[in-house]
Amino acid sequence: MIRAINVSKHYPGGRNVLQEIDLHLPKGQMAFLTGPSGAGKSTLLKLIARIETVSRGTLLLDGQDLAKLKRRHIPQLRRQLGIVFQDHKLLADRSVFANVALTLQVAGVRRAHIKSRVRAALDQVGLSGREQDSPLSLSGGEQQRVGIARAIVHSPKVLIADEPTGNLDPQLSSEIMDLFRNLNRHGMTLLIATHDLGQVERLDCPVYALQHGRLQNQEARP
Ligand SMILES: Nc1ncnc2c1ncn2[C@@H]1O[C@H](COP(=O)(O)OP(=O)(O)OP(=O)(O)O)[C@@H](O)[C@H]1O
Repeated sequence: MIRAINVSKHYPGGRNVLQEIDLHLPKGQMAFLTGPSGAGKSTLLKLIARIETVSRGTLLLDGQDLAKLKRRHIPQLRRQLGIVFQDHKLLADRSVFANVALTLQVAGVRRAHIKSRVRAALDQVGLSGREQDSPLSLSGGEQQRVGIARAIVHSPKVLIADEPTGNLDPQLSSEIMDLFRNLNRHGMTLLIATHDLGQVERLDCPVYALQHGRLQNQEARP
């Protein structure tokens, strides 16, 4: 589902942030991306989301070469992809419902379908009945759940998450990771960048470890 072949990335005027990355995340798998701060985790996720483009090598998402993707086809790509950020990026002046609905509105989904799909997504993350609340009235863990509902409401094939538990205590982190595990059991492919080695140990998924822009284990463990 995600395939990187000899992928390198340098930002304009900068050094190589990612070097000769080979990675294969098959459909239906959940894997972690670990590594110290600055190792290149966010950059790799940004390449997969086509927020950034590869400098060398080939990056395929569901067989599609992301470097060859025309700008006008990027929205189509993003419909296959859910993205979860550490800092939620929720709109504070809109309700929980409106935040989650936004993904579908942008994708041009008809109004009649939006309500049921937003409700289903909020139900999946355990936030039924909170539709009209303001994100500001939610705890950090609940806000992250809204971020996840927003990322899955359009039923993406692949979910990428950048430090999704970065600000959460161990109990909430476990709840969020269990939520990801559950999505994975229902067929979603997930790549999760995290510093949280306790969760990595607990969940026993394959791990891609980055160090100074290089993968330490081109074959992920286990
Ligand atoms: N837009 C950019 N322009 C230039 N350099 C950048 C840019 N974005 C990231 N970098 C550099 O690339 C390197 C990798 O950054 P990246 O954010 O991918 O690391 P990370 O592993 O996600 O770190 P963290 O765990 O702290 O989020 C860092 O040295 C960073 O300064």
